[in-house]
Amino acid sequence: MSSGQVPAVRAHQLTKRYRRGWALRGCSLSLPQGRVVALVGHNGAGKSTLMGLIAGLLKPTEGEIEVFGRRPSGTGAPEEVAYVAQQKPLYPGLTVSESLRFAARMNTRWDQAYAERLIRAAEVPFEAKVGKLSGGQRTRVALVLALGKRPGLLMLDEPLAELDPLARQATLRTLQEESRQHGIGILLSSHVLEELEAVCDHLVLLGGGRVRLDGSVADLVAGHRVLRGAGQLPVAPGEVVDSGHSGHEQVLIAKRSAPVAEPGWREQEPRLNDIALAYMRNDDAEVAA
Ligand SMILES: Nc1ncnc2c1ncn2[C@@H]1O[C@H](COP(=O)(O)OP(=O)(O)OP(=O)(O)O)[C@@H](O)[C@H]1O
Repeated sequence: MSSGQVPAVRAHQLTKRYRRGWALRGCSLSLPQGRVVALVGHNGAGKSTLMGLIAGLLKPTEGEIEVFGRRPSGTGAPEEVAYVAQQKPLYPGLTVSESLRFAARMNTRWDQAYAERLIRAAEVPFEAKVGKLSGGQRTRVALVLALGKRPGLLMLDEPLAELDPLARQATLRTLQEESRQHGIGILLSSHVLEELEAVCDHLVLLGGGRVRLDGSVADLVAGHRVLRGAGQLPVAPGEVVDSGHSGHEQVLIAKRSAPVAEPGWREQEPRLNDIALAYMRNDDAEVAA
């Protein structure tokens, strides 16, 4: 983020309580503009709730949230935010063409030529009724309707779930190019972090309604180590995020950037997925900034 630029999203002690209990408790985070952000966490961790709060569809119970420096109104998404919820908001009785025309009437920032280009690239027929499309095709139409708004922040809740492997790759490539070329921020929730690793440059991990990790991928990778070996621990116990075994070796994920000196231990740069899984397995581990 360039200095002086407000974050796309800034949350301070954000809390959301539903009747049955807490969904988010005291979440503070800052998402820079123009980044591709992976939002991960186990089922019920609060990902959809966070997106709903950012979109202004939910009101916080306590705490503050700002989107591009302003509080969401609580009555709908700010114009620069596009949100594709898990249940894709489409009208089944409209054709794809009609859906695009409807979106054009509803959005002052709408880019019809761009939306048509994306529909053609997705090979979805313009005259087909949305209700008759396959789940994957509906996902692609929902994505086009969101991208066509030319948003500053695009939020996608589990966008890849119904896509085949080629469509997943094509979609992620489109999102990455869109972010690079037009500087839009993208917040993607997913349970398949391996797929996001290649495209995301920031990670937010929720666990137990709290922010467990919030940082750039480069910083998170540089700040953790995978350590394999046996005998005396090569790091302080407080640095160990996760510990397991592979054969006779111990395998640690440690919060540490300096190399270890202990003989008998090998170290390796972690994959983003290794870090995320380590924190998800240890929900009470110290939160890394
Ligand atoms: N409308 C609602 N009313 C009551 N409780 C809700 C509501 N929406 C979510 N919750 C609860 O809030 C918690 C967080 O749910 P949320 O859907 O935000 O999690 P999530 O991380 O998106 O989960 P998933 O990965 O399964 O989609 C869960 O315990 C859920 O049961």
